Amino acid sequence: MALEYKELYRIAREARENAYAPYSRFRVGAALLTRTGRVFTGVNVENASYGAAICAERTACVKAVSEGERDFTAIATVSDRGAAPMCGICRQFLSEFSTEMKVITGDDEEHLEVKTLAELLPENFTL
Ligand SMILES: O=c1ccn([C@H]2C[C@H](O)[C@@H](CO)O2)c(=O)[nH]1
Ligand SMILES: [Zn+2]
Repeated sequence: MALEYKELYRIAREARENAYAPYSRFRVGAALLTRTGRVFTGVNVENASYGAAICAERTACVKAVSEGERDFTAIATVSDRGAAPMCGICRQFLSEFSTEMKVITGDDEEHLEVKTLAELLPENFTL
């Protein structure tokens, strides 16, 4: 399993190349794994209207849901400054689909931090 996380992390790092972050210069890549074994990548996409930016994690999530996938088992993220702790909006956004999914980040693939989403966001909001 650790190997699988490393591979997911590498995919996130490669995806980071496509980040559009001219304002923050903080590029982020994400790779979201589904139970069926598909991987959806995402990057942050910023905008001249700063608040319109979307994070890499939510980009990956909306791509997956748009393609009919909602059962997520893990997500890896990495910024170009190393580990990318997921923001609160993305924690809540992803928790809609799974709180048991693993969230993987780190400065490099030999130093990955793995937590469940429930650890990162206890008591997520639900209706
Ligand atoms: O986990 C994170 C944290 C930040 N960002 C993006 C949002 C914005 O474009 C830039 C700076 O906050 O990084 C992500 O994509 N994921
Ligand atoms: Zn976010």
